[in-house]
Amino acid sequence: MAKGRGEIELAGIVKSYDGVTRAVDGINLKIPDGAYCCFLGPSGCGKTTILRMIAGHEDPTDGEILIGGEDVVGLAPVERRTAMMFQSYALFPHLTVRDNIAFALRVRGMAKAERLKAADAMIEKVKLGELADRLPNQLSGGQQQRVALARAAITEPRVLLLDEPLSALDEQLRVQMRAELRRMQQDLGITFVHVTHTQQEAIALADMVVVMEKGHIRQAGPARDVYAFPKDRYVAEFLGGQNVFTAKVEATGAGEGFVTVRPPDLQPIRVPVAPGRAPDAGSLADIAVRRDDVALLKPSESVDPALSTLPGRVRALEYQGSFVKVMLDPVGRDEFIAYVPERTFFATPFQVGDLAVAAWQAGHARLLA
Ligand SMILES: Nc1ncnc2c1ncn2[C@@H]1O[C@H](COP(=O)(O)OP(=O)(O)OP(=O)(O)O)[C@@H](O)[C@H]1O
Repeated sequence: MAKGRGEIELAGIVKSYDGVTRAVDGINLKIPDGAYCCFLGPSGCGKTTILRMIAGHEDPTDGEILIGGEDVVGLAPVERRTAMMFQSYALFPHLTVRDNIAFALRVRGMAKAERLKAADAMIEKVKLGELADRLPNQLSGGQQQRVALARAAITEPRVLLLDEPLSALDEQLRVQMRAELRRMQQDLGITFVHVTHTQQEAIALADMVVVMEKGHIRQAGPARDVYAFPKDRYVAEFLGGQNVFTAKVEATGAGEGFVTVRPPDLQPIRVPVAPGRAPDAGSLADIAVRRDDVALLKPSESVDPALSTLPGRVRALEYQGSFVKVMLDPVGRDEFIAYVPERTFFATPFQVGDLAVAAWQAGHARLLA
């Protein structure tokens, strides 16, 4: 397949259902050829609508959809060379695995011998060899998913669209199938667009994560960018793993690369800021500090001046195996949590009710938009 054929470009995409409500409200995005892209967002944010418009099951109210540089609005899915894998898998219950996989080729008029040969090659690729003669109800959920994926992939689409493909599986299988989806995407070498409301799923799978809210893109980029460098409170809270609190800007520290902010009822702390980006003194700013960047000190311990600190009482503890989740007094209205590596925690443990000092490298905090 020629390079670049699976690149997707969404330009000014709008979808309104009743002429008023905009399920999708002006989306601009380029998904590179061969990328694994995850749309992530809460229920109703427009993820499925975008997927259906790329697939060709729905037309945008406005805007252009280009696949491989070609405007595909108005073209049927077959003409776009897209394939969709649904939540329910939609396998034919009376057809064997092999016949389910070969079915799409039958619809396209391929001769029987030829399509069974293609189906067997695909069965080999997705490691379903021993199950080829079984019916769907004789398969596990994970195996059914593999058949559904093989059935979508056999038409050699340039883009494969997956709507919550893992939601029907239990937790353990979900993690296993996640790795398998990634492996299959790499084997097939085509663009995958996957819709999910699960943050772990998106960051584990995707080359590109697109975080959505109410028909808009809030942030799009590599998984690590959206997780470690969220732009705003919404993205930070949706991706998780961060403390986000509001603080008042006290001094903008011109030229020093830091601003000084004061969280409610607490001492000021320093937060790095890019040149020319300092908010006005007196304004309110949202600050993010990763939970796993926060260390807990005893109130009597001396503090390295490179650290920012917030004193607080331990409200609750949760053992998580590799770390301990320590909930401290909230900062204003926002909860404040430290993820302390379990060995570190148990070397000098804290009890609920103890006073503690949360500390982090000043340079690791982030000023959000
Ligand atoms: N056929 C339709 N007619 C009217 N409104 C619709 C239609 N399909 C979707 N919507 C509305 O558009 C919005 C976006 O829906 P969409 O299914 O794209 O969201 P989603 O992010 O995929 O949510 P979920 O995770 O629950 O599937 C919702 O408010 C939904 O009610």
